[in-house]
Amino acid sequence: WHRAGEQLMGCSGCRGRFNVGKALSKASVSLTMLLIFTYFFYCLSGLSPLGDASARAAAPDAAQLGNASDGAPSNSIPVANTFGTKKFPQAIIIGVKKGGTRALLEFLRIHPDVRAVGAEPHFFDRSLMPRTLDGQITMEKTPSYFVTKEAPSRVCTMNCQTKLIVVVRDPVTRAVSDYTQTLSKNPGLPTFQSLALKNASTGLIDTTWSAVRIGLYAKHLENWLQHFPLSHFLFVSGERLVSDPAGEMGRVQDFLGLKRVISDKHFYFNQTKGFPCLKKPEGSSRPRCLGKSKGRPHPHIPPEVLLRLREFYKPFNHLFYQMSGQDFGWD
Ligand SMILES: Nc1ncnc2c1ncn2[C@@H]1O[C@H](COP(=O)(O)OS(=O)(=O)O)[C@@H](OP(=O)(O)O)[C@H]1O
Repeated sequence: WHRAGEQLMGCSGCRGRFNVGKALSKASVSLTMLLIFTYFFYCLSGLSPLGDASARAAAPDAAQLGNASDGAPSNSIPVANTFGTKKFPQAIIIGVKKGGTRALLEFLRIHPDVRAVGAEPHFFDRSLMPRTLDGQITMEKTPSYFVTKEAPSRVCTMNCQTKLIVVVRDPVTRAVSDYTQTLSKNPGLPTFQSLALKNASTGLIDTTWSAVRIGLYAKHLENWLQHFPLSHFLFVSGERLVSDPAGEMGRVQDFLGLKRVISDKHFYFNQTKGFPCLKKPEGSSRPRCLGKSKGRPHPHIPPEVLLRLREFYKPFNHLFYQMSGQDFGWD
Protein backbone atom coordinates (compact mmCIF):
# COMPACT_ATOMS: atom_id res chain seq x y z
CA TRP A 1 0.00 0.00 0.00
CA HIS A 2 2.77 2.47 0.97
CA ARG A 3 4.73 1.78 -2.16
CA ALA A 4 1.66 2.08 -4.30
CA GLY A 5 0.88 5.46 -2.74
CA GLU A 6 4.42 6.64 -3.33
CA GLN A 7 4.39 5.58 -6.96
CA LEU A 8 1.09 7.23 -7.59
CA MET A 9 2.09 10.56 -6.05
CA GLY A 10 5.68 10.82 -7.24
CA CYS A 11 8.26 12.95 -5.30
CA SER A 12 5.99 15.96 -4.97
CA GLY A 13 3.68 13.74 -3.00
CA CYS A 14 6.42 12.56 -0.60
CA ARG A 15 5.17 14.84 2.15
CA GLY A 16 1.77 13.20 2.06
CA ARG A 17 3.19 9.68 1.69
CA PHE A 18 2.89 8.77 5.30
CA ASN A 19 -0.71 9.99 5.58
CA VAL A 20 -1.85 8.24 2.41
CA GLY A 21 -0.24 4.96 3.52
CA LYS A 22 -1.92 5.22 6.92
CA ALA A 23 -5.31 5.92 5.36
CA LEU A 24 -4.96 2.97 3.00
CA SER A 25 -4.00 0.52 5.74
CA LYS A 26 -6.92 1.81 7.88
CA ALA A 27 -9.26 1.18 4.95
CA SER A 28 -7.97 -2.37 4.47
CA VAL A 29 -8.44 -3.14 8.20
CA SER A 30 -11.99 -1.75 8.04
CA LEU A 31 -12.76 -3.79 4.95
CA THR A 32 -11.49 -6.98 6.62
CA MET A 33 -13.57 -6.23 9.73
CA LEU A 34 -16.63 -5.63 7.56
CA LEU A 35 -16.14 -8.97 5.78
CA ILE A 36 -15.73 -10.84 9.11
CA PHE A 37 -18.78 -9.10 10.56
CA THR A 38 -20.91 -9.90 7.48
CA TYR A 39 -19.84 -13.55 7.59
CA PHE A 40 -20.79 -13.94 11.27
CA PHE A 41 -24.04 -12.05 10.77
CA TYR A 42 -25.12 -14.54 8.07
CA CYS A 43 -24.03 -17.55 10.06
CA LEU A 44 -25.82 -16.48 13.23
CA SER A 45 -28.98 -15.41 11.45
CA GLY A 46 -29.20 -18.77 9.65
CA LEU A 47 -29.00 -17.10 6.27
CA SER A 48 -26.33 -18.19 3.87
CA PRO A 49 -23.71 -15.88 2.44
CA LEU A 50 -23.33 -18.47 -0.33
CA GLY A 51 -26.96 -18.20 -1.37
CA ASP A 52 -29.58 -20.94 -1.05
CA ALA A 53 -27.20 -23.83 -1.56
CA SER A 54 -25.68 -23.98 1.89
CA ALA A 55 -29.02 -23.27 3.57
CA ARG A 56 -30.43 -26.20 1.68
CA ALA A 57 -27.70 -28.41 3.05
CA ALA A 58 -29.56 -28.21 6.35
CA ALA A 59 -32.45 -29.92 4.61
CA PRO A 60 -30.94 -32.61 2.43
CA ASP A 61 -33.45 -33.95 -0.01
CA ALA A 62 -34.33 -37.52 -0.72
CA ALA A 63 -32.04 -37.88 -3.70
CA GLN A 64 -29.05 -36.80 -1.64
CA LEU A 65 -29.95 -39.43 0.91
CA GLY A 66 -30.36 -42.16 -1.66
CA ASN A 67 -34.15 -42.05 -1.97
CA ALA A 68 -34.55 -40.42 -5.34
CA SER A 69 -37.39 -42.76 -6.27
CA ASP A 70 -39.63 -40.83 -3.91
CA GLY A 71 -39.82 -38.08 -6.48
CA ALA A 72 -38.11 -35.42 -4.43
CA PRO A 73 -36.37 -32.88 -6.62
CA SER A 74 -32.60 -33.08 -6.42
CA ASN A 75 -30.40 -30.13 -7.13
CA SER A 76 -28.84 -29.36 -3.80
CA ILE A 77 -25.13 -28.89 -3.21
CA PRO A 78 -23.82 -30.55 -0.05
CA VAL A 79 -22.08 -27.91 2.07
CA ALA A 80 -21.12 -28.57 5.69
CA ASN A 81 -23.43 -26.83 8.14
CA THR A 82 -22.64 -27.10 11.80
CA PHE A 83 -24.90 -24.34 13.11
CA GLY A 84 -28.13 -25.07 14.94
CA THR A 85 -29.05 -28.24 16.77
CA LYS A 86 -30.51 -31.57 15.75
CA LYS A 87 -33.93 -31.98 17.31
CA PHE A 88 -36.66 -34.55 17.21
CA PRO A 89 -39.38 -33.34 14.86
CA GLN A 90 -42.03 -31.05 16.34
CA ALA A 91 -44.33 -31.90 13.45
CA ILE A 92 -44.61 -35.06 11.38
CA ILE A 93 -46.44 -35.82 8.17
CA ILE A 94 -47.61 -39.29 9.20
CA GLY A 95 -49.51 -40.23 6.07
CA VAL A 96 -51.13 -41.35 4.05
CA LYS A 97 -49.10 -43.21 1.50
CA LYS A 98 -49.86 -41.79 -1.98
CA GLY A 99 -51.87 -38.97 -0.41
CA GLY A 100 -49.59 -36.18 -1.62
CA THR A 101 -47.12 -36.24 1.27
CA ARG A 102 -44.08 -35.42 -0.85
CA ALA A 103 -45.80 -32.42 -2.42
CA LEU A 104 -46.76 -31.13 1.04
CA LEU A 105 -43.23 -31.50 2.40
CA GLU A 106 -41.61 -29.87 -0.64
CA PHE A 107 -44.07 -26.97 -0.47
CA LEU A 108 -43.40 -26.53 3.26
CA ARG A 109 -39.69 -26.37 2.69
CA ILE A 110 -40.11 -23.00 0.99
CA HIS A 111 -40.82 -21.65 4.45
CA PRO A 112 -37.73 -20.16 6.12
CA ASP A 113 -38.86 -21.44 9.54
CA VAL A 114 -39.14 -25.06 8.45
CA ARG A 115 -36.26 -27.52 8.34
CA ALA A 116 -37.20 -30.92 7.04
CA VAL A 117 -35.44 -34.17 6.38
CA GLY A 118 -35.97 -35.07 2.74
CA ALA A 119 -35.90 -38.85 3.01
CA GLU A 120 -38.34 -40.88 5.06
CA PRO A 121 -36.45 -41.80 8.25
CA HIS A 122 -39.01 -44.48 9.27
CA PHE A 123 -37.71 -44.30 12.79
CA PHE A 124 -37.11 -41.55 15.26
CA ASP A 125 -33.42 -41.05 14.82
CA ARG A 126 -32.33 -37.58 15.84
CA SER A 127 -29.02 -37.87 13.99
CA LEU A 128 -30.91 -37.96 10.70
CA MET A 129 -32.66 -34.71 11.45
CA PRO A 130 -31.47 -31.47 9.88
CA ARG A 131 -30.04 -28.79 12.13
CA THR A 132 -32.51 -26.14 13.16
CA LEU A 133 -32.12 -22.78 14.77
CA ASP A 134 -34.36 -21.49 17.57
CA GLY A 135 -37.81 -20.72 16.24
CA GLN A 136 -37.47 -23.11 13.30
CA ILE A 137 -39.62 -26.22 13.09
CA THR A 138 -38.03 -29.61 12.47
CA MET A 139 -40.18 -31.83 10.25
CA GLU A 140 -40.18 -35.24 8.69
CA LYS A 141 -42.59 -37.29 6.64
CA THR A 142 -43.08 -41.03 6.78
CA PRO A 143 -46.45 -42.07 5.33
CA SER A 144 -46.33 -45.55 6.84
CA TYR A 145 -46.63 -44.18 10.39
CA PHE A 146 -50.39 -43.62 9.95
CA VAL A 147 -51.04 -47.33 9.50
CA THR A 148 -48.41 -48.68 11.90
CA LYS A 149 -49.97 -49.95 15.12
CA GLU A 150 -47.00 -49.02 17.34
CA ALA A 151 -46.25 -45.63 15.75
CA PRO A 152 -48.55 -43.47 17.98
CA SER A 153 -47.07 -44.73 21.25
CA ARG A 154 -43.54 -44.37 19.89
CA VAL A 155 -44.14 -40.82 18.70
CA CYS A 156 -45.72 -39.97 22.06
CA THR A 157 -42.75 -41.45 23.92
CA MET A 158 -40.52 -39.13 21.92
CA ASN A 159 -42.80 -36.09 22.31
CA CYS A 160 -46.49 -36.12 23.13
CA GLN A 161 -46.82 -32.54 21.89
CA THR A 162 -45.87 -33.50 18.33
CA LYS A 163 -48.14 -31.99 15.70
CA LEU A 164 -49.43 -34.60 13.29
CA ILE A 165 -50.34 -33.93 9.68
CA VAL A 166 -52.26 -36.44 7.59
CA VAL A 167 -52.74 -35.86 3.88
CA VAL A 168 -55.80 -37.85 2.93
CA ARG A 169 -57.00 -38.64 -0.57
CA ASP A 170 -60.05 -40.47 -1.94
CA PRO A 171 -59.24 -44.04 -0.79
CA VAL A 172 -60.26 -45.50 -4.17
CA THR A 173 -57.85 -43.27 -6.15
CA ARG A 174 -55.27 -43.78 -3.44
CA ALA A 175 -55.54 -47.57 -3.82
CA VAL A 176 -55.08 -47.28 -7.60
CA SER A 177 -52.11 -44.95 -7.09
CA ASP A 178 -50.57 -47.44 -4.63
CA TYR A 179 -51.14 -50.29 -7.12
CA THR A 180 -49.58 -48.19 -9.92
CA GLN A 181 -46.45 -47.71 -7.83
CA THR A 182 -46.10 -51.45 -7.10
CA LEU A 183 -46.79 -52.25 -10.76
CA SER A 184 -44.02 -49.90 -11.86
CA LYS A 185 -41.56 -51.94 -9.77
CA ASN A 186 -43.07 -55.30 -10.60
CA PRO A 187 -44.62 -55.39 -14.09
CA GLY A 188 -45.75 -59.01 -13.59
CA LEU A 189 -48.18 -58.01 -10.83
CA PRO A 190 -51.72 -59.50 -11.08
CA THR A 191 -54.50 -57.14 -12.10
CA PHE A 192 -55.90 -54.59 -9.66
CA GLN A 193 -59.28 -56.32 -9.58
CA SER A 194 -57.80 -59.73 -8.82
CA LEU A 195 -56.00 -58.25 -5.81
CA ALA A 196 -58.83 -56.01 -4.59
CA LEU A 197 -61.58 -58.62 -4.79
CA LYS A 198 -61.56 -61.79 -2.75
CA ASN A 199 -64.38 -63.12 -4.84
CA ALA A 200 -65.17 -61.57 -8.22
CA SER A 201 -68.75 -62.88 -8.36
CA THR A 202 -69.80 -61.74 -4.86
CA GLY A 203 -67.65 -58.59 -5.03
CA LEU A 204 -66.16 -59.32 -1.61
CA ILE A 205 -63.28 -56.90 -0.97
CA ASP A 206 -59.95 -58.20 0.25
CA THR A 207 -59.18 -55.98 3.23
CA THR A 208 -55.90 -57.75 3.86
CA TRP A 209 -54.44 -56.21 0.70
CA SER A 210 -52.47 -53.18 1.92
CA ALA A 211 -53.64 -50.99 -0.99
CA VAL A 212 -57.20 -51.46 0.34
CA ARG A 213 -56.42 -51.50 4.06
CA ILE A 214 -54.52 -48.19 4.09
CA GLY A 215 -57.70 -46.43 2.88
CA LEU A 216 -59.63 -47.36 6.04
CA TYR A 217 -58.76 -43.98 7.51
CA ALA A 218 -61.26 -44.14 10.41
CA LYS A 219 -59.70 -47.36 11.66
CA HIS A 220 -56.16 -45.98 11.63
CA LEU A 221 -57.21 -42.67 13.15
CA GLU A 222 -58.90 -44.54 16.00
CA ASN A 223 -55.54 -46.06 16.89
CA TRP A 224 -53.83 -42.64 16.92
CA LEU A 225 -56.62 -41.10 19.01
CA GLN A 226 -55.75 -43.53 21.82
CA HIS A 227 -52.53 -41.54 22.24
CA PHE A 228 -53.13 -38.04 20.88
CA PRO A 229 -56.09 -35.65 21.14
CA LEU A 230 -57.79 -34.61 17.89
CA SER A 231 -56.41 -31.07 18.31
CA HIS A 232 -52.93 -32.41 17.53
CA PHE A 233 -54.01 -33.44 14.02
CA LEU A 234 -54.37 -31.54 10.80
CA PHE A 235 -56.07 -33.32 7.93
CA VAL A 236 -54.97 -31.99 4.58
CA SER A 237 -57.05 -32.75 1.52
CA GLY A 238 -54.88 -34.43 -1.09
CA GLU A 239 -57.35 -33.24 -3.74
CA ARG A 240 -57.21 -29.60 -2.64
CA LEU A 241 -53.42 -29.77 -2.43
CA VAL A 242 -53.61 -30.19 -6.21
CA SER A 243 -56.55 -27.86 -7.01
CA ASP A 244 -55.67 -25.09 -4.52
CA PRO A 245 -52.15 -25.62 -3.12
CA ALA A 246 -51.86 -22.11 -1.66
CA GLY A 247 -55.19 -22.43 0.17
CA GLU A 248 -54.25 -25.76 1.70
CA MET A 249 -50.77 -24.48 2.59
CA GLY A 250 -52.43 -21.56 4.39
CA ARG A 251 -54.15 -24.04 6.72
CA VAL A 252 -50.92 -25.95 7.24
CA GLN A 253 -48.95 -22.82 8.15
CA ASP A 254 -51.67 -21.73 10.61
CA PHE A 255 -51.68 -25.16 12.22
CA LEU A 256 -47.91 -25.10 12.63
CA GLY A 257 -48.01 -21.58 14.05
CA LEU A 258 -45.95 -20.26 11.15
CA LYS A 259 -46.22 -16.89 9.50
CA ARG A 260 -48.14 -17.22 6.22
CA VAL A 261 -45.19 -17.03 3.85
CA ILE A 262 -46.17 -19.67 1.29
CA SER A 263 -48.85 -18.24 -0.97
CA ASP A 264 -50.27 -18.18 -4.50
CA LYS A 265 -47.15 -16.48 -5.79
CA HIS A 266 -45.11 -19.64 -5.17
CA PHE A 267 -47.14 -21.91 -7.46
CA TYR A 268 -48.01 -22.26 -11.10
CA PHE A 269 -49.98 -25.00 -12.81
CA ASN A 270 -47.79 -27.00 -15.18
CA GLN A 271 -50.03 -28.14 -18.07
CA THR A 272 -47.65 -30.90 -19.18
CA LYS A 273 -47.32 -32.36 -15.70
CA GLY A 274 -50.98 -31.74 -14.88
CA PHE A 275 -50.03 -30.64 -11.37
CA PRO A 276 -49.02 -27.50 -9.52
CA CYS A 277 -45.28 -26.90 -9.45
CA LEU A 278 -43.08 -24.51 -7.53
CA LYS A 279 -42.05 -21.27 -9.20
CA LYS A 280 -38.82 -21.04 -7.22
CA PRO A 281 -38.29 -23.79 -4.68
CA GLU A 282 -35.69 -23.61 -1.92
CA GLY A 283 -32.16 -24.07 -3.21
CA SER A 284 -33.05 -23.30 -6.80
CA SER A 285 -33.66 -20.30 -8.95
CA ARG A 286 -35.65 -22.28 -11.54
CA PRO A 287 -39.27 -23.52 -11.42
CA ARG A 288 -39.55 -27.13 -10.38
CA CYS A 289 -42.12 -29.91 -10.44
CA LEU A 290 -42.00 -33.11 -8.40
CA GLY A 291 -40.26 -36.14 -9.94
CA LYS A 292 -41.61 -38.61 -12.48
CA SER A 293 -42.94 -40.97 -9.79
CA LYS A 294 -45.36 -38.27 -8.61
CA GLY A 295 -48.39 -37.76 -10.76
CA ARG A 296 -47.94 -40.71 -13.06
CA PRO A 297 -50.77 -42.06 -15.22
CA HIS A 298 -52.86 -44.82 -13.67
CA PRO A 299 -53.76 -48.01 -15.53
CA HIS A 300 -57.34 -48.58 -16.65
CA ILE A 301 -59.41 -50.31 -13.96
CA PRO A 302 -62.89 -51.66 -14.87
CA PRO A 303 -65.46 -49.07 -13.69
CA GLU A 304 -67.57 -51.73 -11.90
CA VAL A 305 -64.54 -52.62 -9.73
CA LEU A 306 -64.01 -48.96 -8.82
CA LEU A 307 -67.73 -48.62 -8.08
CA ARG A 308 -67.68 -51.66 -5.82
CA LEU A 309 -64.68 -50.28 -3.97
CA ARG A 310 -66.40 -46.90 -3.63
CA GLU A 311 -69.44 -48.58 -2.04
CA PHE A 312 -67.16 -50.49 0.30
CA TYR A 313 -65.39 -47.36 1.54
CA LYS A 314 -68.52 -45.25 1.96
CA PRO A 315 -69.32 -46.09 5.63
CA PHE A 316 -65.64 -45.86 6.59
CA ASN A 317 -65.36 -42.47 4.89
CA HIS A 318 -68.42 -41.16 6.70
CA LEU A 319 -67.05 -42.32 10.00
CA PHE A 320 -63.78 -40.60 9.18
CA TYR A 321 -65.62 -37.34 8.32
CA GLN A 322 -67.32 -37.52 11.73
CA MET A 323 -64.13 -38.27 13.61
CA SER A 324 -62.07 -35.58 11.86
CA GLY A 325 -64.92 -33.04 11.71
CA GLN A 326 -64.27 -32.53 7.98
CA ASP A 327 -66.18 -33.70 4.92
CA PHE A 328 -63.71 -34.52 2.15
CA GLY A 329 -66.48 -35.12 -0.39
CA TRP A 330 -65.25 -38.43 -1.75
CA ASP A 331 -68.76 -39.87 -2.12
N1 LIG B 1 -47.84 -30.99 -7.04
C1 LIG B 1 -47.87 -32.30 -7.21
N2 LIG B 1 -47.08 -32.89 -8.13
C2 LIG B 1 -47.11 -34.24 -8.30
N3 LIG B 1 -47.91 -35.06 -7.58
C3 LIG B 1 -48.71 -34.51 -6.67
C4 LIG B 1 -48.73 -33.12 -6.44
N4 LIG B 1 -49.65 -32.87 -5.48
C5 LIG B 1 -50.18 -34.04 -5.13
N5 LIG B 1 -49.62 -35.02 -5.84
C6 LIG B 1 -49.99 -36.43 -5.70
O1 LIG B 1 -49.06 -37.04 -4.82
C7 LIG B 1 -49.19 -38.44 -5.07
C8 LIG B 1 -48.05 -39.16 -4.43
O2 LIG B 1 -48.24 -39.10 -3.04
P1 LIG B 1 -47.08 -39.24 -1.99
O3 LIG B 1 -46.05 -38.21 -2.25
O4 LIG B 1 -47.72 -39.20 -0.65
O5 LIG B 1 -46.52 -40.67 -2.32
S1 LIG B 1 -45.60 -41.59 -1.38
O6 LIG B 1 -46.45 -42.22 -0.40
O7 LIG B 1 -44.58 -40.73 -0.76
O8 LIG B 1 -45.01 -42.56 -2.32
C9 LIG B 1 -49.27 -38.53 -6.56
O9 LIG B 1 -50.00 -39.70 -6.88
P2 LIG B 1 -50.10 -40.29 -8.37
O10 LIG B 1 -50.88 -39.26 -9.16
O11 LIG B 1 -50.82 -41.55 -8.26
O12 LIG B 1 -48.71 -40.44 -8.88
C10 LIG B 1 -49.98 -37.24 -6.98
O13 LIG B 1 -51.31 -37.42 -7.37
